[in-house]
Amino acid sequence: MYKVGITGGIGSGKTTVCKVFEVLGIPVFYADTVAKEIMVRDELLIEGIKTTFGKESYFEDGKLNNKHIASIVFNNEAELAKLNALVHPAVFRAFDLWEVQISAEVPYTLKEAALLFESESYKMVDTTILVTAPLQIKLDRVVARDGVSAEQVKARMDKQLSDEEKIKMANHFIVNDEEHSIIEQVLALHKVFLNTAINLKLPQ
Ligand SMILES: CC(C)(COP(=O)(O)OP(=O)(O)OC[C@H]1O[C@@H](n2cnc3c(N)ncnc32)[C@H](O)[C@@H]1O)[C@@H](O)C(=O)NCCC(=O)NCCS
Ligand SMILES: Nc1ncnc2c1ncn2[C@@H]1O[C@H](COP(=O)(O)OP(=O)(O)OP(=O)(O)O)[C@@H](O)[C@H]1O
Repeated sequence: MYKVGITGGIGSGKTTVCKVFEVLGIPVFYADTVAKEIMVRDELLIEGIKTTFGKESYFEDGKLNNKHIASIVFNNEAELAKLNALVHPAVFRAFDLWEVQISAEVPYTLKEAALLFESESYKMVDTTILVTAPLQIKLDRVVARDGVSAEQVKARMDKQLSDEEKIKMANHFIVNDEEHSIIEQVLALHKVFLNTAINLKLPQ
């Protein structure tokens, strides 16, 4: 199966872009969402998180205390590295399991991951898309969506590769600002991926 990775900085709109691909029938693996699911389901991982970040990492009902963990890891590089080392291998395994159950009729799949390049999971896909947007638009979107401060959003941005660095690594680009239409850009890329996937299936 032809695999496309899609990433973008916080608030760039990668999830919004993925919803358009889903409308076209393309299955999307949302790494951030799966990470959250695994973090409340995988007993070994839960123990590891409690040992590393304290029992208060979970509420009594078993829900993840996102704010507690975020307050530790987004203020300390070493602590973030510990969280990533605990969570990312489990997400990679989940992606492999997800990919094998996709029907052979599907032309290609998408893997949406905030840290596609940082976590090196781009090595698990065939090509990549980077979604970009101007800094102020990204800040405004996340502040409005999550009710957090611009400083909190900036603290997360600082923990991700810059767009300049990601532009060097990505194969395809979607600009999600106020002037460009996401739908047109998605349709153009969809055509490219369909052609590539068809060519890969043809006898050589
Ligand atoms: C720290 C946690 C609990 C904070 O939860 P919260 O609900 O506030 O944020 P959420 O998960 O929705 O992430 C929102 C955005 O934050 C950024 N972000 C999340 N995790 C990370 C990370 N490890 N490094 C840098 N940025 C990150 C991304 O842009 C992401 O899209 C959560 O983000 C988490 O468990 N992160 C570790 C898992 C992970 O690395 N996920 C991202 C890729 S799989
Ligand atoms: N083109 C757009 N026009 C208006 N609002 C948008 C646009 N693109 C995204 N948004 C809004 O901006 C917010 C952030 O978008 P989205 O959640 O898709 O970003 P993301 O890159 O997945 O963010 P994160 O890294 O935090 O998961 C959402 O509330 C979304 O509805």
